[in-house]
Amino acid sequence: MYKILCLNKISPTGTKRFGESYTFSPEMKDPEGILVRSASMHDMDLPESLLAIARAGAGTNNIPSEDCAKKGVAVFNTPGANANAVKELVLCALLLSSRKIPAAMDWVKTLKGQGAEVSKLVEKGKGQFAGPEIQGKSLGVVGLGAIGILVANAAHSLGMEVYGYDPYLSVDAAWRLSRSVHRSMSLDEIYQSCDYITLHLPATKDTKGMINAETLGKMKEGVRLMNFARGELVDTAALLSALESGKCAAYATDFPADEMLGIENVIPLPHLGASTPESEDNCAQMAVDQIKEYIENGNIINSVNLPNLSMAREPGTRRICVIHKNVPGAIADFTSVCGKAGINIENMQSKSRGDYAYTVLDVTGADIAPAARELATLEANIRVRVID
Ligand SMILES: NC(=O)c1ccc[n+]([C@@H]2O[C@H](COP(=O)([O-])OP(=O)(O)OC[C@H]3O[C@@H](n4cnc5c(N)ncnc54)[C@H](O)[C@@H]3O)[C@@H](O)[C@H]2O)c1
Ligand SMILES: O=C(O)[C@H](O)COP(=O)(O)O
Repeated sequence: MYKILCLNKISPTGTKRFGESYTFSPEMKDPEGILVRSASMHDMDLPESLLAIARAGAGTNNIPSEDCAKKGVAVFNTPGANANAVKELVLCALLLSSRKIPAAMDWVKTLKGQGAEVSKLVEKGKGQFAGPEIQGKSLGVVGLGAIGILVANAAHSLGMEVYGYDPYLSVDAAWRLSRSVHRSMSLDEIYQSCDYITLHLPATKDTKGMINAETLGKMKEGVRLMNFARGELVDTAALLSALESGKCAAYATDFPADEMLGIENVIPLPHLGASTPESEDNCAQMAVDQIKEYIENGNIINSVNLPNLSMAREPGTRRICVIHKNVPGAIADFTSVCGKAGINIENMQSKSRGDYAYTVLDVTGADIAPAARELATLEANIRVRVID
């Protein structure tokens, strides 16, 4: 029986795919797998038993992925599975930030009890909430991945002039992007030319604090900012001062800092981007399928810390999976150990990613346990696993 620790509530549409060979629970000793959404794992002791962590969602900054790779623990996410949910909320935020809708709603509720006067008071007071249309305005989309592309395409179809910036734009992403979206070659171009800016990139050491006094200074007067990516991207003090001076007309975010709450022109949401039944189901299904595929067959799909590698099982073979350092001679060592032990390699694949590599060997022949033990002693090898 495989044991899965669930650190967050995961949609049953996903967990029911585990079947009878798995048990899962929020409390689990010595799990082979962990399912997680946004719970922080940085201070957690990872058990020796752990083979894989699956993030039911996109951002993995709550997981110590590099440390996991060093320990031979695969980390997966579910690319694109919640992108439509976030796109819809960002479109909502564009309109909320433009037309002063939250403030207008709060104000109109204060008229409760004024009876027949309400309609007159509404007409008299509405002028304070006038705000621009988005049609014909420019939108800068920073990060053209699963979400950024959907937002860019949808905003274009709503009549916005869309500029996108992503220095690592993949060929696949470029195909999915509307040809009407202008490609900006620098962030400064976005900052200087856009009425609205929306962030759709991960929080990393390079992107933390990218919205700061200097970059806000480059933006247009009255810019409206959307941050549905991560709070760490924005320097709170600099943003508050831009809101106070009017440089920034509105800030809509899924990741409000304490200091932002109650500030006029901040539209704070409680990290709702992926909270739709559709996206929770999608993410859970992908996460469960990927962790099962790794536990049962050693195939790596959508990993963020190890190379992706999928190899069909060769009938009548046993599988040796090795996570190892990406160094010369590693594969020669595997073939030599197998050869000496009388093990025949029927099929094999190896892939590398940065400092790490992953090799899968489907083998027949002598008892493979002693060879697997010998492989585990080799300096380059981080984790060796035999799957029957
Ligand atoms: N609010 C929510 O509930 C919610 C939901 C999903 C994702 N997110 C956040 O949104 C982020 C994006 O999600 P996604 O699914 O589109 O991920 P993704 O991996 O598909 O796209 C991220 C894109 O950012 C680009 N990028 C990386 N560094 C960049 C940089 N310095 N400048 C410009 N672009 C850069 C990448 O090339 C990639 O195309 C996630 O990392 C996560 O933090 C939030
Ligand atoms: O990165 C993500 O996928 C989002 O931030 C969603 O997080 P959640 O699964 O905790 O809602």
